[in-house]
Amino acid sequence: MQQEQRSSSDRPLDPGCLLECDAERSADRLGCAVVDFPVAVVLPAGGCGERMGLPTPKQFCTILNRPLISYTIQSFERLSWIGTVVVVIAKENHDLMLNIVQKFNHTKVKVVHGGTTRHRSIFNGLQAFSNTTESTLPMPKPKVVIIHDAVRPFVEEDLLLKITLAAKEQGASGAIRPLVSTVIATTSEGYLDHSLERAKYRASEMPQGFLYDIIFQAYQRCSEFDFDFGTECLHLALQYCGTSAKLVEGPPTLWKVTYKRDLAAAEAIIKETLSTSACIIAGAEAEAVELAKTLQKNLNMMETDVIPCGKESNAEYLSKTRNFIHISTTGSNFLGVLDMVKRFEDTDHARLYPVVIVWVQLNMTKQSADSQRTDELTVFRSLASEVLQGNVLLYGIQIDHSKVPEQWERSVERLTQITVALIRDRNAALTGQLLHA
Ligand SMILES: Nc1ccn([C@@H]2O[C@H](COP(=O)(O)OP(=O)(O)OP(=O)(O)O)[C@@H](O)[C@H]2O)c(=O)n1
Ligand SMILES: O=C(CO)[C@H](O)[C@H](O)COP(=O)(O)O
Repeated sequence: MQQEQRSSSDRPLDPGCLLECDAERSADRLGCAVVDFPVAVVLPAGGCGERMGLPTPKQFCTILNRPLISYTIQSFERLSWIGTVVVVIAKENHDLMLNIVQKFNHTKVKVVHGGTTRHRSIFNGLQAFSNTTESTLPMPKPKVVIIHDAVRPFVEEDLLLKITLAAKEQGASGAIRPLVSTVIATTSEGYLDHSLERAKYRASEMPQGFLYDIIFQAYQRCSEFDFDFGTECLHLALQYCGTSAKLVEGPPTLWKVTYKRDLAAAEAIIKETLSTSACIIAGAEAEAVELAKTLQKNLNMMETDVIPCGKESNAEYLSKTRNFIHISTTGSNFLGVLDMVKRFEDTDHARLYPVVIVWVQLNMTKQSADSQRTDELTVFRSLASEVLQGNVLLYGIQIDHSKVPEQWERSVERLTQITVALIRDRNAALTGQLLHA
């Protein structure tokens, strides 16, 4: 997927939904201050993903061990000013969806069954706010409802705020993007009829926001043809309620996962976002501290902190990053790493995103005997496979200390490259390997 060139200062938080950082928490506080009315979300997820061509509907395809739909849900759920998130799914996926809600601890989700088309699914979702069944009470009707395709996982809070506030003021609002291709009309024989002036048109994307009463009424009034062939909620609000939507330009990451290549693009975006920072933990030995500082200098494309061993369990560092580089000179002593893994289990830190730990073993003496290295590898592998169950990716890199400056520099350069590759790729198949820099 193409990324726009931007300077770091105006770079959007895309995909901002991924990591809850300090900036996001303050944006959320801002959201709470300005959104003083009830807001709910409907996520249509009842399609079968025909264009994806996979047996599993695309919303349930996994990226880094987590279904796509869970990323989308989390984009909304993390915002305190957003209430219920209604997820509309096909009846046969009910249990699958409940398992996802439970496994990823989605606390605001209400599951509703969909219809044969997207519009029918959305209307079912909206009706959940007014329907009473024998077993459930109706949910309180929101002032504004945001409608968002479940297969658009990256939604930033600032856009959601703009859409929500514009919907409250105007009755309807929607995200748009510039067209990447010109739209043309064809004749029935397959020839060019005419083309549209591209600069005048925009691609309609999601999220879209509505005063609940307006979109509900629009669906009540629309035709069977609209239900079966319509693709635009904003159009229904205009045609059936006379409400003209305020349009808001969104970032490129709003695109809809539609084809197989889009899954790869979504995975690349998530991995890129997870790789922007790291915490380097150095043992007490001077050589370990020196190596940590050199590594920090080399990893200039990431935001890094160097901290002494023992501090890595601090909530401050845990919440900042999903990447830890643990440097020790003490042979097969995994104590620091074990302590960190324990902390991840206690804090649920790795539930949503895999955490990477690169254990760097700095060899100060000549190579140990073959039998000792085999023992080390066995222990390391079994620890790595154990922690993998908890979504922690544990890799090892050995580096021999050298007093020859050029040799040492080359080794540290290799260490840097391997570390970056492991963090960026987050490849589960390479966990438990003791690589050599
Ligand atoms: N009967 C339907 C059809 C679609 N959707 C949802 O609407 C969103 C956007 O639709 P689209 O990308 O077209 O999804 P699919 O219909 O699944 O894909 P395809 O058209 O390739 O079959 C998706 O989250 C999809 O699950 C829905 O809730 N109910
Ligand atoms: O982007 C849209 C905004 O209204 C589409 O209408 C919506 O995503 C529908 O998807 P599809 O055409 O795949 O059913």
